[in-house]
Amino acid sequence: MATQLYRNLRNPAAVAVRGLSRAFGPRRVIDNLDLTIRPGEFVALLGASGCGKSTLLRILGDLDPEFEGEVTVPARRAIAFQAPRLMPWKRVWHNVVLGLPGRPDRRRAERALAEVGIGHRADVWPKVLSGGEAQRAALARALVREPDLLLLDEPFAALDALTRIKAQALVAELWQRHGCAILLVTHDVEEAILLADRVLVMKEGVIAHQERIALERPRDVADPEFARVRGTLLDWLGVRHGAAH
Ligand SMILES: Nc1ncnc2c1ncn2[C@@H]1O[C@H](COP(=O)(O)OP(=O)(O)OP(=O)(O)O)[C@@H](O)[C@H]1O
Repeated sequence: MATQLYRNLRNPAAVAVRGLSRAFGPRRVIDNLDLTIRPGEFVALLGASGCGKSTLLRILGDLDPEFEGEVTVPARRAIAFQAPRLMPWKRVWHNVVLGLPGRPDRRRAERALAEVGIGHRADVWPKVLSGGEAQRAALARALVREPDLLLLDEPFAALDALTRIKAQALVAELWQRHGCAILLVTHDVEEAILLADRVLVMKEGVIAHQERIALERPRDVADPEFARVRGTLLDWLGVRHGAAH
């Protein structure tokens, strides 16, 4: 019989998933999937649209209890989505600490906002923020929880190219400073190779392929090894040229 288990362990893995399945009606979107992520590891998850990446992330974020299998995640985890999902009736600083126990801690929010480069936006309403700033606020809201596991669901997808590059650099920096494990869902193969220790390709409900990225950081897209890994991943995604959209 299938088991549903959330255990909150710090070690030895940040994430341990065994025999995970999730169906919507007759369709098994996740089908007996196994996955381990080490503490502090940066993992990127690629896969065709609709293959179940967000479904997996939602289960790991405790947002979907309707699964079968065994899921072990750290007690402290945070999730950020493509849309920043800020509450329009709370000022930016208040959004950052919303849901934390105790009185809203403005100083704590300001520290987190300063860390993502928008300390000066603490007092404005969310609607005033640019897309890049709103996404930074969402990152601050995740980081203020001091997560051992940060789940990122296409956080840069709606950003213009330049803002996106800056946001990627910020995430790389925050990851190095905080040392949390990250699972990043992205459609962008280059983004995955630039940022991650390991890139997974999800297909037919399982992790069909993985590449360990041995390149030193910061990474160079012109490096022949980068090109080789990109080619292999595009093959797994069924895309030989261009982006994996
Ligand atoms: N609550 C739900 N009810 C019914 N079907 C769902 C539900 N959530 C997801 N699905 C279906 O499960 C499949 C996987 O969805 P999911 O959002 O996980 O894919 P994805 O890989 O994240 O896609 P994308 O890259 O386009 O965001 C899709 O076919 C989707 O329609």
